[in-house]
Amino acid sequence: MVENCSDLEGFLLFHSLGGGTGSGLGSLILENLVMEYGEQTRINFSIYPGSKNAVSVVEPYNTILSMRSLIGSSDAVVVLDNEAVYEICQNHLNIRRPTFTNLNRLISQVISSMTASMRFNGDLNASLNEFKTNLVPTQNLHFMFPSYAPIIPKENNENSSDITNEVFGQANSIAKCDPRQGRCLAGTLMYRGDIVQEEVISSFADLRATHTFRINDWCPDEVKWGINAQKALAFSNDDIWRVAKSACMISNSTAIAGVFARLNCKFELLYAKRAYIHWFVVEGMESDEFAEACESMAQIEQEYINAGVEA
Ligand SMILES: Nc1nc2c(ncn2[C@@H]2O[C@H](COP(=O)(O)OP(=O)(O)OP(=O)(O)O)[C@@H](O)[C@H]2O)c(=O)[nH]1
Repeated sequence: MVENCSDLEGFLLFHSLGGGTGSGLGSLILENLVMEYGEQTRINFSIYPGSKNAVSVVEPYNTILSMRSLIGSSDAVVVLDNEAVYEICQNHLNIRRPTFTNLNRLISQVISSMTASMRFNGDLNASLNEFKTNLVPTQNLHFMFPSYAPIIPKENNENSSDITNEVFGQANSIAKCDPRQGRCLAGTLMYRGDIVQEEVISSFADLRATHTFRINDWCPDEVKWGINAQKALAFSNDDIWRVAKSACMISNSTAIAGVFARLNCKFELLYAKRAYIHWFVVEGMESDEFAEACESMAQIEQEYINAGVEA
């Protein structure tokens, strides 16, 4: 397939981190892509494990081990956090016990919004390269924090919504952390559908005036926004109401350190007892690899914390 491309731009990789295949094979594929096609952009859509739908006790190990290759080999990782998506399904969409199908429907809206500008004519992030260049200020800080609005349950279609305000709030975050606690290093806000440009400009000005989000101090205009006329689709059996306008924010926010702290904590609880390590060693892993993965994870968490400190 790659050989048949006339102008290959890059690769989008979809995987979860909690299981063996998504984390192990996913990392292997990513590392092989670096060797074979190092020049091309690699963007990962990675599902981070949540506590409510964990399928294995070793999910914290699988996640931290694969983070090492995501840090070293991916150009940008979109963090899709099952912990956050599960809560959104419960709290916004009134689904008492969300299934993977419910989670995936919401996640697919985020991915679809993100790739809309590559699939339909629009004015922002028309290529993977632009996406990477705009959002990644320094090499390691390439973990993207998505949020989406509106998230209106199907049975409540009268609900009106200020999508610009919502997309900056914690309740609509697809990663379990509070964007207002962090600093936005770079961001892309992608609107879809029937959007009035003047409304966006005035909502944005309000947000800035009320300091709803904090931007970095070296490039304060770093949130780019664009409109794509193609509105988001929803299927007849979808959980979200089909809307005329929506917004998806992909930000490189230092708040993501909160997700890493949660994962680190789970890893360390198991690793302190060296619990379940023998299952990995039997498969050929060295026990040193755990310590190294733990170290690079702590390092990336700290890098994000440092980036959030005011100059
Ligand atoms: N959002 C979402 N998460 C999923 C889905 N399926 C699995 N997960 C999560 O992904 C992680 C790994 O799930 P697995 O299905 O075991 O992953 P795998 O990569 O196939 O790994 P092995 O089964 O160990 O080979 C867990 O944290 C699950 O909760 C899905 O359809 N949607």
